[in-house]
Amino acid sequence: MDQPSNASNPTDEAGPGPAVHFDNVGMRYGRGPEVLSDISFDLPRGSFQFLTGPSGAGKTSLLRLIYLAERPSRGLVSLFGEDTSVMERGALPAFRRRIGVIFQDFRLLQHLSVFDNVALPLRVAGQNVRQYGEDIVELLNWVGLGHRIDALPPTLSGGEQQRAAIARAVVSRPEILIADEPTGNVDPDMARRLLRLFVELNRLGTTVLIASHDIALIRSVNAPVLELAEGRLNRRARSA
Ligand SMILES: Nc1ncnc2c1ncn2[C@@H]1O[C@H](COP(=O)(O)OP(=O)(O)OP(=O)(O)O)[C@@H](O)[C@H]1O
Repeated sequence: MDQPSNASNPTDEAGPGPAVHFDNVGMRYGRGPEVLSDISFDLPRGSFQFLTGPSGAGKTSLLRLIYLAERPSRGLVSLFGEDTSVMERGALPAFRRRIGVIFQDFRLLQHLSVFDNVALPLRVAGQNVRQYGEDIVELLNWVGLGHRIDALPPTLSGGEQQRAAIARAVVSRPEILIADEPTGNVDPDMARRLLRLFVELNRLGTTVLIASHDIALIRSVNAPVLELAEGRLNRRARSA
C-alpha cells in the first residue's frame, strides 16, 4: 500500500494555517438550494486525502470552492491561512497558480500540442521552458504519452487527454493539487501509475486532495477519506 506523507510539510511559501480550511461552509448555485451544507475540514500542509461520495453529492462543487471558481454562500474558506472572502479579485490568479487542478473535462488548449499544454503553467510562472524540456518529456513518458508529445488534443483519446491534463497539473509542483476523478478514463494499471505520481508529488511537499468513486484506488493508499453524501460531510479515518 502506498504511504503518502500526511505530515505537516511546509513549503517555501508556508505561512500560518493549513493549506485549506473550511469552517461551516454552505454553497448554492445562484438562487438554487444549498448543494453543500455545514462543511468543516482542514487539509494540513503536506497532507494527502481522498474525497468520495455518490454522483451529485457535491465533490466537484467542493473542489471549485478550493480553486476559487465559486464563493461559499456562508461560512469560511481559507487557503494558506487567508480568508478567501476578503481576497481582492486581482489577487486570485496568483493564488490559483499555487493550485494544480485536474478537471473532469480536462480543459486542454486545443490549438497547443501536448508538450505546450504541459509547459503552460511553467510559461505562465515566467520559467524558461527550454530548461525544463527534459523534465516535461520524462513526465510525459511516465504518464504514457511519450509518443504523443507533438499531438494536438483533438487527436487524443479521452484517457490520453486526461493524462496530459494530469501532467500539466503536476509539472510546476503546485502547493496544492486537487483532482476530480483523475483516473476515470484509464485502465487499472495506469490508474495505479498515476496514483504513484500523486503520492510522489505529496512526498515532495504538495498537499493533495483526490475526488474519486474508485474504491480500489482509495484502498490502495493509506490516506484519510472525506465522504460527502447529499452535500454533507461524514468523515472516516479510512474507507471501509
Ligand atoms: N453549475 C451548476 N448550476 C446548478 N447546479 C449545479 C451546478 N453544478 C452542479 N450543480 C448541482 O450541484 C449538486 C452537486 O454537484 P457536483 O457536480 O458538485 O457533484 P459531484 O459529487 O461532483 O457529482 P459527480 O460525481 O457526478 O461528478 C448536484 O445536485 C448538481 O446538480
